[in-house]
Amino acid sequence: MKAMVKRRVHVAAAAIISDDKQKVLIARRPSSFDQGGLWEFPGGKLAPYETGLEGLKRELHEELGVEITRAQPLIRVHHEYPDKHILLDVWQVHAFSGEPFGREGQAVRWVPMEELSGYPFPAANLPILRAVMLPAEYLITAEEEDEAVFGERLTRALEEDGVRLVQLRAKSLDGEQYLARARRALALCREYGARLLLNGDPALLEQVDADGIHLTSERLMQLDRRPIPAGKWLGASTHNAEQLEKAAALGCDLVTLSPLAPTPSHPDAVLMGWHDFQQHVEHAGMPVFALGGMTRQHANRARAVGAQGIASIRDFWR
Ligand SMILES: Nc1nc2c([nH]c(=O)n2[C@@H]2O[C@H](COP(=O)(O)OP(=O)(O)OP(=O)(O)O)[C@@H](O)[C@H]2O)c(=O)[nH]1
Ligand SMILES: [Mg+2]
Repeated sequence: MKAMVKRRVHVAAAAIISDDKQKVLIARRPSSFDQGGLWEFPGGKLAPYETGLEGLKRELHEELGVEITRAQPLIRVHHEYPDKHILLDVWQVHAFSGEPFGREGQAVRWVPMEELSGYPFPAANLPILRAVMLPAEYLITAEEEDEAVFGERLTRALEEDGVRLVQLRAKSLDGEQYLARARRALALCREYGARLLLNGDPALLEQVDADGIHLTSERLMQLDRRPIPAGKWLGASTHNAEQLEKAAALGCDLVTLSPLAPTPSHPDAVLMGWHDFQQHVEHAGMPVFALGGMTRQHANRARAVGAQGIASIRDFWR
């Protein structure tokens, strides 16, 4: 049988963030449309010769009556629908003028981030929902012998840097010590509304009710199904296409991809470079954090090549 060539559709869509950064604007597709009744991020198909941002500006004007004044790439998602291949080019809109309303008769609603998963979206939207809910910075804790110093440094990062996603990485602690530190870290993260992922065995969640698990690439490759429930966040460390594919197959919610640049913790690693990084991210289908020598100064660069943001030990641990 001759393989059918699917239609390719390039769609620009917006996650419009409220001024207080707590809510995002979604719209319901009119029931007469393809995927009618489902919620979506406003946007639509690009016209020939339009860039993503040009198309997005036009669509938001047509659909909502607003003009974008500040936007940043958030995530690109390729998805195979039965009849078409779709590229969703999603932008985070931080500022706009005008008061959004459904110019095409569609319902429009500001929704608190934590309620987003209660709305039915098209199948392609899962990675977008994750990206919208995650911050652009991922703190990985340093090896730290002293519990008090650990607490001070984590508190400083939460308070002064506004970190909202933390991975507790502590290879030098044994089981009981790790659990004690995890409980302390969780209490601090809760105080600041930050999420905590434990780097270790997924069974750790039975002892500490953290927000999720971050898998080492080694642990990732040994698994054949998602080890934690859907309500928890699953992260993984990746370094190549094979590991990224595995992470996607397991339903990971986010990954780090490294190493971009040399670091004291991994001095001999073979570096990836931004070009390879971008190629990997394009088809990852998950939020990807750039890791390895990254600081917040690299954040815009990382976003420009499709990443969620940067992950770092050094930049946050002082
Ligand atoms: N805007 C938008 N489209 C999405 C999302 N998720 C998703 O799968 N899609 C799909 O992407 C395509 C977007 O097309 P659209 O109907 O919005 O296009 P449009 O605004 O240009 O209108 P048109 O129907 O007149 O061409 C649809 O097939 C839709 O199902 C999303 O979150 N936002
Ligand atoms: Mg549309």
